[in-house]
Amino acid sequence: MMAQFLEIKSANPGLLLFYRMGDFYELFFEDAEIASRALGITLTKRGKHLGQDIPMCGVPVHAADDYLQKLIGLGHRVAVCEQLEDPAEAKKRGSKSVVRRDVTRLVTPATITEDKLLEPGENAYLLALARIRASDQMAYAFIDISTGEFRLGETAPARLLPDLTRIAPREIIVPEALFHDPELRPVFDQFGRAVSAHPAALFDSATAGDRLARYFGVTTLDGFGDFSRAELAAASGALAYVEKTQVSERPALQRPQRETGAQTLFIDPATRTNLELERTLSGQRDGSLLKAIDRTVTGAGARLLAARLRAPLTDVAAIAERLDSVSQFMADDGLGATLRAHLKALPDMARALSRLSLNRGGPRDLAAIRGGLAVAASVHQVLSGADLGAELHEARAMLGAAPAEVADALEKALDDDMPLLARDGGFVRTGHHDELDEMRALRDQSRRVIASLQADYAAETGVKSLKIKHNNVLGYFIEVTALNASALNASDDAKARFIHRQTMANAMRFTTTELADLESRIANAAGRALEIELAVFEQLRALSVAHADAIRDAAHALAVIDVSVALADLAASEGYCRPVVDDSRTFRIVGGRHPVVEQALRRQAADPFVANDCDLSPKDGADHGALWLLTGPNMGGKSTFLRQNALIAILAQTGSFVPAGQAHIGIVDRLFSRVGASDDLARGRSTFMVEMVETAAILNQAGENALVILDEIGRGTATFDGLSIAWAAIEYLHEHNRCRTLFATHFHELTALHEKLDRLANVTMRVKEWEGEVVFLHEVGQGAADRSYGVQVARLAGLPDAVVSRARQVLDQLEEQNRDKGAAALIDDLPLFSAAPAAKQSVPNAVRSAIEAALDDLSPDEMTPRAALEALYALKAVATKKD
Ligand SMILES: Nc1ncnc2c1ncn2[C@@H]1O[C@H](COP(=O)(O)OP(=O)(O)OP(=O)(O)O)[C@@H](O)[C@H]1O
Repeated sequence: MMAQFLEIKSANPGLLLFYRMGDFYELFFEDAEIASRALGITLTKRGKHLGQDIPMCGVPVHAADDYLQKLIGLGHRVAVCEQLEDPAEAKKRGSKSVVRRDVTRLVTPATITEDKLLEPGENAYLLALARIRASDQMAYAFIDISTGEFRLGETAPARLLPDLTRIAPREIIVPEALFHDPELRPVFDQFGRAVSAHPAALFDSATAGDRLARYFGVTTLDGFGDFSRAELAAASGALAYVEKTQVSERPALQRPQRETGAQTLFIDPATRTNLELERTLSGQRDGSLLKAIDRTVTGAGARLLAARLRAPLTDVAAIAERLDSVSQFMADDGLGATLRAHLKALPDMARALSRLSLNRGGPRDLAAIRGGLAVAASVHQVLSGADLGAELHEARAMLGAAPAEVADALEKALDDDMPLLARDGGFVRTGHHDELDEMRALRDQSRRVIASLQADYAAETGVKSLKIKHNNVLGYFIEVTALNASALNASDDAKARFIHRQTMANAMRFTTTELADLESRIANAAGRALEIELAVFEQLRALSVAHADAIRDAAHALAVIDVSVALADLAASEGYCRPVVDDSRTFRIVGGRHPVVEQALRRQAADPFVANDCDLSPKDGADHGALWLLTGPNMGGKSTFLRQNALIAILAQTGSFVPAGQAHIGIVDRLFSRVGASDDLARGRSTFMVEMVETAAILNQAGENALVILDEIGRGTATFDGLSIAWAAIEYLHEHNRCRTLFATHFHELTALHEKLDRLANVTMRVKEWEGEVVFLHEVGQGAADRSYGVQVARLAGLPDAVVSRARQVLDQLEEQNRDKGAAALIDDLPLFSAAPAAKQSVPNAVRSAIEAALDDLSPDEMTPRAALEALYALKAVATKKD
């Protein structure tokens, strides 16, 4: 047996092997050690290998799903190895022969389909990467096998991390060469165990087209769109992995759809994390933007909303279509409520369909499709006749195209209560299949006949306690106590009628020809009934899978409706407005709020959130947006204000209403933020280093249509270094990037910059001072703060009184010393950033004076061209000599 184990194990490297032994899956060697630690189960020993004890642990088959879930959650991949024959059959080959076993499925984080192992509102993407060296192309393809979604697109080393964080795959598979490429290593390191290397053959672009065509049963990919070689290679890698993990089954996948970077708002990874879009910095869903806005009532709706939030759009028309859908339900909330009532009953059709297509589904999955199609029909009915915008119109059309044939067949065939497994039978409705009804009647009737037979035999033999019983060894038999046995075996007549089967300590068992006949009729009827049910199951399964595309479209349409109704509900209850989104560079928010903080304050029954305006639009006649320099006290609400404006832009481009009185947003193509402090010690970066890396990314990448929010740049280092960096960054943003920018700072010296930079405006968080206390108004107003009230805030935080009063003394002295040396002077002394000479062009003073002296001696008007050339050579010689 160990030989078999080792052979299967070596064919599945990198996977934990669940080796079936009777009612247990057992793990051996290192697998056992890893699993026992991860699952908290006992590690024992079983036999020896090469003279050493073999470590072993096991999990019962009936509880395997829970254990698998835990292992997958920790990022492990598992190969499930089943017994492929009955142990009795193996015995026939000889007493020592081993039961045939093989791996029937690989369970990996992104290739699971069991409801228990999946989060209803989250996608479980598998992503494959490929690179074509010759043309320097790189592409990704990702699949959610639990829903059939399949997308691909091009990427590049610099864009890889943003793309991967956007898609957030559970598993990433890459060719060996890419895996070991030092340039990409830091990106892969961020995803840890989720990334695995695979042989290059999986990603072979030469055979990729064939693999795709074969999978989708087409002869040419022409109808799929125009894919690059790298995209094909990535798609082939993803498909090959799916085929490998599912062993013999094929999930019903959608045809691959292409994504292009230009369609979506680029959000860099740091911004994505800092803005806490899907999770907070500490990894919780509570407190994230998604959690605050998610009012969907279906799993598919929740997944769609998350996917949209992950990739807001940049296309004005597409955004308007989504907003129209929300407006529609805002205008008619009765319609939304009716639809919601239907949607609440919606099962997860896409996932049920995927399990059915993988032959892993049961009657409940068929029932889910039946239920889903019924909801589709009633939602279609509710929407019929309504005057709908483009997106909802299309959704209604998809619902109209839901396969009535499948709905009908399932409705007619399936009973109300469903067993978990098809082999348990009992899910086909009475009246659906004549022979099945007949067999069931026979089976049930025969059971009744047995009951009357028992009464007959009791009367005939005079043994009142005579019973007809059943067990798996004897089937049906008559049982009497040992004392009563003589009534059945004393006479020859009786012996001929009651055939002796078994003698027990206190009882004797008999059968009769009548009973044996009935027995075989019952067994046959039950067996035949199950056979028919399984055939019905298979036919319904095949019918559903054959209509996979239409069913999936209907499921998608319902998700779109769920999201639109949910966003309308959110907008109505939270007082959100419809943003105007266009191709300008406007950014004007009136009465904007932070969607998450606002709800949190309400929950805590604290003071209500103070709404604030923000206007970064180009000023009259200007082409480019403004830069707001925000100062104000600690705890004044600067970070909240910065984030809320970024979140409003994201929500607007997602197609949601926004927390504001009015909002007009010119499409933002890239969103950057540098907020909050965190270090990245795992990558050897201090807090300040992280801050600088992120700032560098912004200054290097932000274009004219970007939105940038920067919070306290330069605070992580010495004051003057920090101030200088912040100063230079603002000038660069204003003169070079020229994008809409919000910049919060405690360096009040920076406010002097507005004298030089015409698109820079100073704004401040207002406070009131009252009897030495500071009161935060959370209001953004024009002007600049003159102090940070840091000491007051420290006092509020509970610093000891002695420390607070000493800090006050020190502060007074420092302020006294600094009074006359304000940075305002710098404004006149320093030329503007763009005009300042670049450092590498500067010439040392000594050289400058030598050259200046030489220049003074020249009078160009009197020089011949030749003399001028000689003078030039001479000047050059001076410069190089002093270098
Ligand atoms: N507009 C607002 N209305 C009501 N409360 C607010 C508002 N903005 C912020 N707050 C409250 O003030 C707290 C502090 O806000 P925030 O962290 O934005 O201040 P900050 O100015 O960035 O502080 P620091 O400079 O210390 O980082 C928030 O946790 C929130 O509870």
